[in-house]
Amino acid sequence: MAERVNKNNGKIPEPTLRRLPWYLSNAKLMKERGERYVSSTQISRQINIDASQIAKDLSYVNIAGRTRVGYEIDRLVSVLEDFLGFTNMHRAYLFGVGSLGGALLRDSGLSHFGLKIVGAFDVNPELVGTEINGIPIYHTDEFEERTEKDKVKIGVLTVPINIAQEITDKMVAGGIKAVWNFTPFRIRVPETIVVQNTSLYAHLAVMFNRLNELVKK
Ligand SMILES: NC(=O)c1ccc[n+]([C@@H]2O[C@H](COP(=O)([O-])OP(=O)(O)OC[C@H]3O[C@@H](n4cnc5c(N)ncnc54)[C@H](O)[C@@H]3O)[C@@H](O)[C@H]2O)c1
Repeated sequence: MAERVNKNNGKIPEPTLRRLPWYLSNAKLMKERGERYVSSTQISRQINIDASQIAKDLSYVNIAGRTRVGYEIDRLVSVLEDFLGFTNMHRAYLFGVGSLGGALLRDSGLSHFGLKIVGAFDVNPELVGTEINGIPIYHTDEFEERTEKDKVKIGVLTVPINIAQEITDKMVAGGIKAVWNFTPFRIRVPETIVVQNTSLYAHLAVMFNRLNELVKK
């Protein structure tokens, strides 16, 4: 029996979307090891997710596996990269070049996942006019003028919490359609704007909690 193909064109569940990059990384690793095919059972052993869940998740990307051999790795990699949007570069601006913003500008890994930060904005005179990793830093007041030329659709928000909403409003007014929000502030945006909140600390809290449970045993 071939692995399941999902005929449902509905919205892909968020947990599935979060797992797909794991399958991609795993398929790439298998490819590096010289494998040509990978089954959901093999992926399952590597990343400890149920094989039936993997097959179900992969059914959303419309790739069919072959009986016993599984998925052709080259095709799996290209289908997943395409599906996840990692093959087209999404250009982004970043606001707030502090310790976190600066680290994100230095992270060359983002471009492997389809995000290219093409410009950053700050108000600190020591930063404005400089660049990090080849990315120019402009004064926040220059945003309106720049965005008209660059037509960037994604904004990364790493400013102090007290100005998170103000900067978000500015981005949205300037044509930004998606905000990757690292501030702990629950920013408000019109319905047509995508917001992704990300917190390293939320993961830390989960880790501490699990660690405490283990230590108690
Ligand atoms: N999501 C996470 O896991 C995570 C991790 C660390 C920090 N944060 C959050 O990220 C934000 C930044 O943290 P940080 O530690 O990098 O702070 P930081 O103080 O080092 O950096 C803030 C930067 O914003 C700049 N800034 C101030 N006003 C600005 C404006 N009007 N326009 C553009 N830039 C402006 C400052 O000059 C500074 O360079 C905070 O909201 C913090 O809570 C989140």
